[in-house]
Amino acid sequence: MNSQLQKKDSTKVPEPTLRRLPWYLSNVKLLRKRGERFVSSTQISKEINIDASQIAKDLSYVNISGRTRVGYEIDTLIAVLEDFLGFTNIHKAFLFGVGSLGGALLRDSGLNHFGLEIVAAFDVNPDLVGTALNGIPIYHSDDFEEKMQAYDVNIGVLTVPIEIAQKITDTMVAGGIKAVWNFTPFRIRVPEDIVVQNTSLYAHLAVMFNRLNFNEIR
Ligand SMILES: NC(=O)c1ccc[n+]([C@@H]2O[C@H](COP(=O)([O-])OP(=O)(O)OC[C@H]3O[C@@H](n4cnc5c(N)ncnc54)[C@H](O)[C@@H]3O)[C@@H](O)[C@H]2O)c1
Repeated sequence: MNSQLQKKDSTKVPEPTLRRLPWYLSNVKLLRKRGERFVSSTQISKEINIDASQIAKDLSYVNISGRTRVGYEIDTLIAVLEDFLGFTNIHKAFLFGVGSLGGALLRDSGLNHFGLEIVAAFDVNPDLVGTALNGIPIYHSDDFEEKMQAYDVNIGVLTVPIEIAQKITDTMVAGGIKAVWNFTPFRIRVPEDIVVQNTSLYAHLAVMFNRLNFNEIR
């Protein structure tokens, strides 16, 4: 299969599958820590409470085959999943807005394990500019274009106040950023070829509260 076709194939993976695969990966890693060498979809299913048939279907998008009754070889499954999800390549990113959320992301070493390395951050607060957090330098936002030349970065993490979300996005895109991980509640607009991933902790919270209320009145 030529690379063009492979690329086309991998874009067909449904988003819910892509969201579940990292879950499988974390849980399979846990099983490996417990000394297991093989894992079946039924076993994963017990661990994370997702239908075994759904897991098998999700894993069918990944280039791995299981053995009847024994299941998947854990080391291979981990390696293949990490590669498929792009976690083995480190993707370099800039972060804009080193406030309470941006600061927490800079401190989170977990991002590295999932293939994201924030190499520098930008803010306008004079108390922050020129300092470093968790070894990550913080520059003034005005220096962004210059730093784009110095670092090989194509991802921008957006954790600025909502009022300037669009303005900072426009700056990032003009400077050559190709994907924006948007934590602001603002629905940013970007050209067609730019990837946007909106992430909100609060959206999950709303679901949790709703389910909690539902359980309490049952
Ligand atoms: N997605 C989520 O789950 C989630 C959770 C918390 C906060 N948020 C959102 O994240 C954003 C940041 O929230 P916070 O609580 O960290 O706010 P914050 O006020 O603590 O931090 C904002 C930071 O942005 C900086 N900033 C201001 N103008 C800037 C510019 N031009 N360039 C670069 N940096 C600039 C400020 O100096 C400050 O350090 C908000 O939009 C908030 O709504 C989202």
